Amino acid sequence: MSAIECRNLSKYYGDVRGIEDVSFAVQNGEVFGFLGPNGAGKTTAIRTLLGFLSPTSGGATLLGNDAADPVESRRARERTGYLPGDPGLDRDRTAKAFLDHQAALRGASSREDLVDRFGLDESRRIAELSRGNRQKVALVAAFMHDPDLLLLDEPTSGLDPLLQEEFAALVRERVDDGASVLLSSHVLGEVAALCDRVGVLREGHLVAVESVSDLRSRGGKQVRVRVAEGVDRDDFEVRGIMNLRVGETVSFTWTGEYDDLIDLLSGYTVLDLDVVDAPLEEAFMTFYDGDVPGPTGSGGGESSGSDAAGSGAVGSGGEGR
Ligand SMILES: Nc1ncnc2c1ncn2[C@@H]1O[C@H](COP(=O)(O)OP(=O)(O)OP(=O)(O)O)[C@@H](O)[C@H]1O
Repeated sequence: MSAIECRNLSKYYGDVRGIEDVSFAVQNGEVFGFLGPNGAGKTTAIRTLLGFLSPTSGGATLLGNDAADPVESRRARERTGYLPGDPGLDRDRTAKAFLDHQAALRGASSREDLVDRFGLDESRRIAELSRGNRQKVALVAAFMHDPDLLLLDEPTSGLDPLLQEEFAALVRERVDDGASVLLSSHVLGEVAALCDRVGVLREGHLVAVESVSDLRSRGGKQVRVRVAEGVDRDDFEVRGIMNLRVGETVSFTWTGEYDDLIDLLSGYTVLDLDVVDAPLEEAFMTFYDGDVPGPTGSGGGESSGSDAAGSGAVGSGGEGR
């Protein structure tokens, strides 16, 4: 049994499409990332899976429970940690009062450890907390009952880099202990660092599901080479080479086999050679070029995420909401 199974799930808000015909599964012990720009449908998908929104069509199970059945959905939620994208915490309560309430509902075996780990001052009123500190409260609430499944909507939004690292370590520990995770992000680096597979959402459609390692290998290698002789550009205008720049050094993205690259360079005296993984953004951007692909694609949509290559974020939203 998968931790999450989602079959042809659609959710419309009246005439407005939230998600359409989304199918995927999250395996037990897997970290699956939803990646997409603002408005792609990440939050809609997560809230529909949790039973907070009723699907327009299709269905889903969480830990074997039908998401559209109120009793089964509640049963699934007891074993699930949910971090909302925009935690609607009661601003007049202290963090302690909020966490006490959550603890009474679902338990809190790891609360003390998490409060220490994230350096949370529970005595403060939520209204007085900074955005990052509010996010810490929501994180403690999502993880403190040691859930089997975690649904995390933009979990590191508002956290500083050190706490982002702490969060990543926590996710890995929980997965080692057998938990499964679905997280959403529009920050590619976060998804690449944490997830086994990534589902790319665009305009409500799941346009691709790929393992992060496949995505990396599809991105090719970035090659920089310095040779003794003058370079004939034509030598490098060959299949497998993209983004060719010829100057004092020759640099390009190589998507072919290593042996062919070695053949290509064998006509020169190589003085210096540097081969590294191409940035993941390059492979990723192929999902955002052109129309929405696939049988359910609406086509003709605007191309989102045009700044992703530069910022590591998808779409114009940057790192926050
Ligand atoms: N309550 C709502 N009523 C009407 N339309 C909605 C509602 N919530 C979301 N939508 C629409 O559904 C689509 C998907 O939105 P959703 O919030 O799921 O995207 P998202 O990927 O989570 O975006 P973000 O990264 O900005 O949080 C958008 O077009 C949005 O305007």
